[in-house]
Amino acid sequence: MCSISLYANHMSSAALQGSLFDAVETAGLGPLDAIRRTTLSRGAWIDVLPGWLAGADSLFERLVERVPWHAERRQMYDREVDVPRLLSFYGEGRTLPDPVLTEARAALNDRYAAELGEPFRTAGLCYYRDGRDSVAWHGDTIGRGGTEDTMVAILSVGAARPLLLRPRGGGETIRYALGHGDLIVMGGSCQRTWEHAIPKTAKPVGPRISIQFRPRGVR
Ligand SMILES: O=C(O)CCC(=O)C(=O)O
Ligand SMILES: [Fe+2]
Repeated sequence: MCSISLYANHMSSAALQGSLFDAVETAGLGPLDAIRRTTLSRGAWIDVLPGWLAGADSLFERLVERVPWHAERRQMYDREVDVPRLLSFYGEGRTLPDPVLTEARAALNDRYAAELGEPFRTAGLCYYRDGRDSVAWHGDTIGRGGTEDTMVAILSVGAARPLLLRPRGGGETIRYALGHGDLIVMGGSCQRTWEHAIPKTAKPVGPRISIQFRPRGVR
């Protein structure tokens, strides 16, 4: 993004359009071979691939426009509170809001379906508008994730926000700053023996969207 606006000072509009065209053309998913696995305690693991999707900031812009975002409320003791992020869920069989997400899911299935024993089918999208948006400590324990090993693959676009992970019941917290096309796959027992969170921050941060691919029934 920055390099394009720098160029703009020195280029004709035709040349600029050309470079923008190139930037769009070269956007896309890289190979998954470079993904690296970190083994956590208690049978949990994470696979991380920074910059899996090139041109992720343009996907961010498209998702902001195209996705039917909605705010949710939830019961917290005796009052209803806002869920601090916007959400959209694409259930099984629903066309994803961008073809690159369909490609991403297919690539993840090529790599993981055998190990996972089933394909990733759904996509949950979260939109963190600023540092006040967050997700509290939790595991995705609805469905298979609560009782057996599963996987949740998360592609992040827009500004990086730290995803924290810690063992349930206490232990050292690990942290990955995820944005701009980064991929993390939480696997093994990660959903039931560890928890994850995107904490609030008072620092000025740009908006981030995460796309979580999950197998049937897992939430
Ligand atoms: O935004 C993220 O990276 C995490 C979202 C998450 O944990 C969830 O929706 O279950
Ligand atoms: Fe989660």
